[in-house]
Amino acid sequence: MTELHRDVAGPCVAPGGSVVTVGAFDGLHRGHRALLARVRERADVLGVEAVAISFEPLPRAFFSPEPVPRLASMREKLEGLRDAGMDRVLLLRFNRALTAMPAEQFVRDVLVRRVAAREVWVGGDFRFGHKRGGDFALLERMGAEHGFAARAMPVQQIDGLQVSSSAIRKALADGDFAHAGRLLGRPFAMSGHVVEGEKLGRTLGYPTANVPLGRRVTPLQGIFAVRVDLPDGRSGLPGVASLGVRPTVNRLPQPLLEAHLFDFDEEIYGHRIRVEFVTHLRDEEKFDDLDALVVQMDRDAAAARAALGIAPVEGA
Ligand SMILES: Cc1cc2nc3c(=O)[nH]c(=O)nc-3n(C[C@H](O)[C@H](O)[C@H](O)COP(=O)(O)O)c2cc1C
Ligand SMILES: Nc1ncnc2c1ncn2[C@@H]1O[C@H](COP(=O)(O)OP(=O)(O)OP(=O)(O)O)[C@@H](O)[C@H]1O
Repeated sequence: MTELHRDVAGPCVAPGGSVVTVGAFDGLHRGHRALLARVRERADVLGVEAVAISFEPLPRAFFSPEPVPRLASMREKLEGLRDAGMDRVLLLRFNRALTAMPAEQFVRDVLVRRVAAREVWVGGDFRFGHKRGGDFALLERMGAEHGFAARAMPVQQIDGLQVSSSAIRKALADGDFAHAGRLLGRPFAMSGHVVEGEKLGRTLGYPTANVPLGRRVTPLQGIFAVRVDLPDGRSGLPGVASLGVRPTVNRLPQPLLEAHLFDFDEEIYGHRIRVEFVTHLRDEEKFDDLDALVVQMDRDAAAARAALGIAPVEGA
C-alpha cells in the first residue's frame, strides 16, 4: 500500500528514513520512470522507504495566467507513482505558502524533518523553493550538513532531446502522437468513469461511452482513432472518439471525452475505462444539423477503422 500525505507538518516515515525524489511528475514519462526506478532500487539496497514528493496543482499551472494542459489527472499520477513502487507519496498543496518557502526551509522541513532523507535523487537541472532558488548544488551542500546524499539522475533523452512533460504537451498539441508516445514510453491515454449521456448518440447510430474530464485542461481536442481498455481486463478495443464541447448539439461548458467502440453493445455505465489515442482524425466542428453530423461521423468511423488496421464495414 502506498501511503499518501497532503501537508508538510511533522515526520512521516519509518525511523530508518527514505530515498526520495521531488517533482511535478505530470505524465510519468521515460525520464520520470527512470528516476523512480532508481529511487526504488536504492531504497531496497538501503532497506528504507521509497518516497516521491509531488505538488498539486502543478506548479506550472499555479504560475501561468493561461490554462496549462495536464498529461494525467491527479488520480492517474498517484496510480503511476504507486505502480513505480513508491511506498509513500507526499502530494503537497502548491499554494502561496509553499511558493513563499525558501529552498533551504524546504530541505530542512520536508526532506530532513518530514521524510528523513538518506538520499535525494533529482534530475541535474531540477530547481525548487521560492523563486526556484534551490538547485542540485544546494542539495549537495545541505546534504553534507544534514546527513543525506544528493544524487543527480542522468538526463533521459530521445533523439538528442531531453524528455520533459512540456515537450510531450507540445507533441500532443501538434498531433504528433508517435513522438509523444516515444517520449512517454507508452501511448498517450486518458482514464475516467463512464456516465450516462443524453442517449442521442444511439439514435444517430453512434452510442458513446461518455467520460467527463472535470476541470482538467486537456492537451487534446478533436476526433480520434482510439483503443479502449475495460476494467474486466479486455484491452485495445478499437473505436472512434470525440473530445470536445459538442458545438452542434448543445455546447458544453467543459470538454467531454466520448468513445464509440466498434461492434460493441454492452452497458458500461460506472466502469472506469482507459482511452488510448492512436491518431488525430480532425478538429471538432459545428454542423448545421444532425444529418450533416452523422455523414461526417460515418467518415470518421471509416477513417478510424483504416487507421487501426481493421476491415471496413460491408456496404459502407
Ligand atoms: C466520431 C464522432 C465525431 C463527432 N464529431 C462531432 C463534431 O464534429 N461536432 C460536434 O458538435 N459533436 C461531435 N460529436 C459528438 C456528438 O455530438 C455526440 O456524440 C452526440 O451528440 C451524442 O451525445 P450523447 O452521447 O450525449 O447521446 C462526435 C461524436 C463522435 C462519436
Ligand atoms: N528527462 C529526464 N531525465 C531524468 N530526470 C528527469 C527528466 N525529466 C525530469 N526529470 C526529473 O524528474 C523529476 C520531476 O520532473 P518534473 O516533472 O518536475 O519536470 P519535467 O518532466 O522536466 O517537466 P516540465 O517540462 O513541466 O518541466 C525532477 O527531479 C526532474 O529533474
